Order: sequence, then structure tokens, then C-alpha cells
Amino acid sequence: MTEHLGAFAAAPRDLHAFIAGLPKAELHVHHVGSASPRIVAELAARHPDSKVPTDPEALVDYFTFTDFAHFIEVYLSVVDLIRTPEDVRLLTYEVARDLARQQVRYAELTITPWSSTRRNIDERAFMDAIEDARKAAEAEFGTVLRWCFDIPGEAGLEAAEETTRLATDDRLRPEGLVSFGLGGPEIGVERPQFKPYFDRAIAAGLRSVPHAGETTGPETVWDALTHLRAERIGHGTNSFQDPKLLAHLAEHRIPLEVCPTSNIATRAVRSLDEHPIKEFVKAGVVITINSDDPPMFGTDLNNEYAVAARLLKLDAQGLADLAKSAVDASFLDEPGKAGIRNEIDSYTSAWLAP
Ligand SMILES: Nc1ncnc2c1ncn2[C@@H]1O[C@H](CCC(=O)c2cccc(C(=O)O)c2)[C@@H](O)[C@H]1O
Ligand SMILES: [Zn+2]
Repeated sequence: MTEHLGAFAAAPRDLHAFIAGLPKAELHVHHVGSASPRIVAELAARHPDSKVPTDPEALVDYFTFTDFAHFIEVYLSVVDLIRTPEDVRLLTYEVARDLARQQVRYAELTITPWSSTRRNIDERAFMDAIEDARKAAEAEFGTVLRWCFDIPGEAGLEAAEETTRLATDDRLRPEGLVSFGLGGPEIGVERPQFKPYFDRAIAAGLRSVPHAGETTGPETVWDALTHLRAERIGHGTNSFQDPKLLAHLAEHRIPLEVCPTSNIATRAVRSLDEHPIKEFVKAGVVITINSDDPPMFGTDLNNEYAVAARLLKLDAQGLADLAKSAVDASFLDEPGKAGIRNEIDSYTSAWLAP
């Protein structure tokens, strides 16, 4: 990707059109955090005891956050709207539809099953709902979905135990599950305490993708690498503060799942122009571009690619290379990866042809 820096040739409008049609992979996007304003409003209307607005326009204000803790508080009020297996199925199917509209061919969706099972959604019915939506989405939209089950760190070790059980029990574990994560606030939630749970998930064949360095410093990223054996890092934003860490990520080709607009919306970073994405590229770190909780942050994956194009001064070929980096860093099988890479190449050649 680096070779395209400084080659911002196409007009921005053309680049937006290029991005809109570019086949993409999304590696860091949360299930509940992807609920569109229409779905949130529909669920809120079904559950009038909730404080979530029923009017999609009022949601814009509701989704304006003062800090990360406020974001999590609002996030949990939306989690509270998901009360039945049918809510889970509808949400998952509609999320897939929104991804397909953006030419997302493959997505790893982060799901927090504990948040649903503790709200008395039957665990078997929960798994069936997400799998049913996954299969329907693949058949109807051609978008392949895979799951990352994450521990909500702040909820403690009981939630960790339950998440690990749901992810590793052969009778429950859904076919689409590929990875294991750790989310929520980082302050006061030390990564090493989750080592035994990650060990069990990894032993069961899952890949390790914890959030780290989003709201705390580079030491949390080191902890995620050392104790949780992270293969990719969710955000990793504050890695830029430690040159040795950047060198380590680059040398071991551990990708960062960068979500630029999310970091501004949760006030983890002051402005897009101050985002360390340029430092990551300069240090040779593999980056992937992602949307995190798109409607809550007023963004989508296409917009995140446009942001990356601006910050990294990328042209169409640079954007295609970025899209291929996400395919390479994904947990899709090799034939699946090759298929999307080929699609990206043919689309880009046709776009660039005179
Ligand atoms: N940018 C983000 N960075 C980090 N995480 C993010 C981000 N976006 C979304 N999340 C999600 O937030 C969840 C947090 C849930 C949580 O802490 C909690 C605590 C106590 C009770 C309950 C409950 O359900 O009752 C939940 C995480 O598991 C994660 O999947
Ligand atoms: Zn996230």
C-alpha cells in the first residue's frame, strides 16, 4: 500500500464511486452496534419501556457521545432492546443486508452472546437465530458472515466463563464461529486475567482477536499479544506511543483493525487529522479498515475507506490494496480469500482501464 502514498490522482467524487463498488471484507464490526436507525427505532417501538428514541432522526442526538463510558451506556440501552430470538434473527439478517449493499463480500461480526443469554434468551435459540440469518444472508445477498464471540470484559470472569462455554461446547458452538474477542472498557479491566479463557478458546480452534489499546496505552496491546496470543488487534490505536511495539507488530505481521471514525465518536482520538493511522503505515504495520458500530458513529465501511483515502492519500489502486489487506488478514479459507482478491483485481483493472 505504501507505494501509493502521495498518488492521490482521482477526483474525490470518482474515488467515492470506486469505493462504493469495490468488493470488501469487514473484520471489526459489532452485531448490536450495526443495528440501523430503522431497526433500532422498530425495536424501540416494540418495547415502549425503553428510553431509546423511536424516531430515527432523534437517534442522531442519542448517538452523540461525551466519552467512551457514555458510548457503552447508550450501547447497552440498545442491547436491552434485543429480547427474543426473532429480534436476534432480524437484527443479524438486516446487518447482512446493509453490508451487502456496500459490496461487503465477507464480514466477521463480533457478537456478545452473554448479553443475550443473561437477558433470558435461550442459548440454543440464540445460536439457531444467528445461524439461520447467516445462511439466509449468504444465499440471498452472497455475503459470507462469520462470528467472533467476545467477552464483555467489564462484566467480569463470570461473563468470561459463560462466553467461553458458549464458544467451545460442541453441542452449542455455531458453525460460523471463527474467533474469540474481548471488548468493552479497558480501564481497570486487565487483559491477563482472561488468559485461561483465551487458552481454552484457542485450544478449541478459535482465533484470538481482543480489543486493546483503544482507550488505554500500548501496555494493553503488549498484554493482548503476550497473554491472550492475539493474532489481530481490535483498534490498537495507542500503539503509536511505543516504537518497539510498532516494530513488533510490523515484524510479526499482526494486523491492526483500525476504525477511524469510531475513535473520534468515542473521543478516544481528538480528530481524524490526529489519528495515528499514518504512523502505523510508516512503521510498516499491516492495517485493515473497519467500521466498528457504524450507525452509532454515523458512518459505514465505505465512508471509512474514504477517510483512509484522505488520511493516507490513496488512489484507487491504494484502496484496492487496502481492501486486499483485509481479505489477507481475515479468517476466511484460502479459496474464499482467492475469490475476493480476484474480484477486487478485476474490478480495479476495469475501473483503471482507459
Ligand atoms: N468500540 C468498542 N470498543 C469496545 N467494545 C465495544 C465497542 N463497540 C461495541 N463494543 C461492545 O461493547 C460490549 C460491552 C458490554 C459490556 O461491557 C457490558 C458490561 C456489563 C453488562 C453488560 C450487559 O450486556 O448486560 C455488558 C463489548 O462486549 C463489545 O462487543
Ligand atoms: Zn470494537
